[in-house]
Amino acid sequence: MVRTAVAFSPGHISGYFRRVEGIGPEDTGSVGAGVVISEGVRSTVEEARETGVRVVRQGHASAGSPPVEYALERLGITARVTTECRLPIGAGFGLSAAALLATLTAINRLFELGLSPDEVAARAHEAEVLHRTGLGDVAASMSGGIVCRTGAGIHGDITRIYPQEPLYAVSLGALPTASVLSSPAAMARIAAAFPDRCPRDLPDFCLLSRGFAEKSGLIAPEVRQVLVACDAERVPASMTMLGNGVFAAGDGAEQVLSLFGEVYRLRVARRGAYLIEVKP
Ligand SMILES: Nc1ncnc2c1ncn2[C@@H]1O[C@H](COP(=O)(O)OP(=O)(O)OP(=O)(O)O)[C@@H](O)[C@H]1O
Ligand SMILES: CC(C)(CO)[C@@H](O)C(=O)[O-]
Repeated sequence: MVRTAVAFSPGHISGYFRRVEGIGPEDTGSVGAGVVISEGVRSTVEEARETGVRVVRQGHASAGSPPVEYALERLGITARVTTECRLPIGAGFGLSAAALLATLTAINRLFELGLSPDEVAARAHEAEVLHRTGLGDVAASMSGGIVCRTGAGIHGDITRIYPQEPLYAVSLGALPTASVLSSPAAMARIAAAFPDRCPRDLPDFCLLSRGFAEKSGLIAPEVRQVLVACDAERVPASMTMLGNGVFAAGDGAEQVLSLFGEVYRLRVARRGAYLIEVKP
């Protein structure tokens, strides 16, 4: 009987960010604000002679995940990994970080590595930074809330607030994170657009994020169309970083976003990654 472990990690919608260059990956990352969301990635791991990662989204499977494979190799572990998610990958929902946190949480238990949650997060963060799949998502998804990160890395200063109201999002297509993080011009615009304070609540988060998105030059025409419709209905909204998508809050948000595609109704997560079960 093959032993398996299953874990879950929430995703993260980043509203605004600025890269922070450290000496190594542990103190490299970003400052900024985002929402840790109720949806994320469920990862099932089992012992295997060779590592293989199967990525399943709404019943469609693909093979391979460089950041996850890297993280296992760094641990000297081989395993069969299956990750499952509903939200679209590469669309600004922080699913690479969630996949890493969920997988490493399950691996830690299955192989009885004895890593602390911080050590699990440090491994996930390292893989994200080195693969340019994220900067601050792992730190954010270590717990829940609307997060404001004022320091880089998983030990950077972070504040969290936990509003009850839902957040809505629609995706208009992927925007590979690495393509933006690898562009000096884009990163210079992003740094110049960075707001200098933390959000007070969910509407304020949308407002600060929108100002950042407008100044960053990242808004694609199809995203602009959705934001204009939200403005017409006085719905606070901004662009999911980094993805061609829009998040919005408040009355009318779900209705206006439904004009542009499938609307994801999301809650602010109350916790970070956690183990679901170990069998047998
Ligand atoms: N659910 C998943 N399971 C396994 N690997 C994943 C998953 N989601 C993303 N990845 C890995 O991370 C890589 C980069 O993903 P990317 O960062 O573009 O998506 P994202 O994290 O959803 O978006 P963002 O970082 O902008 O929020 C993917 O090419 C894949 O290798
Ligand atoms: C770079 C980023 C927007 C990618 O999701 C996120 O990791 C962040 O906010 O640092």
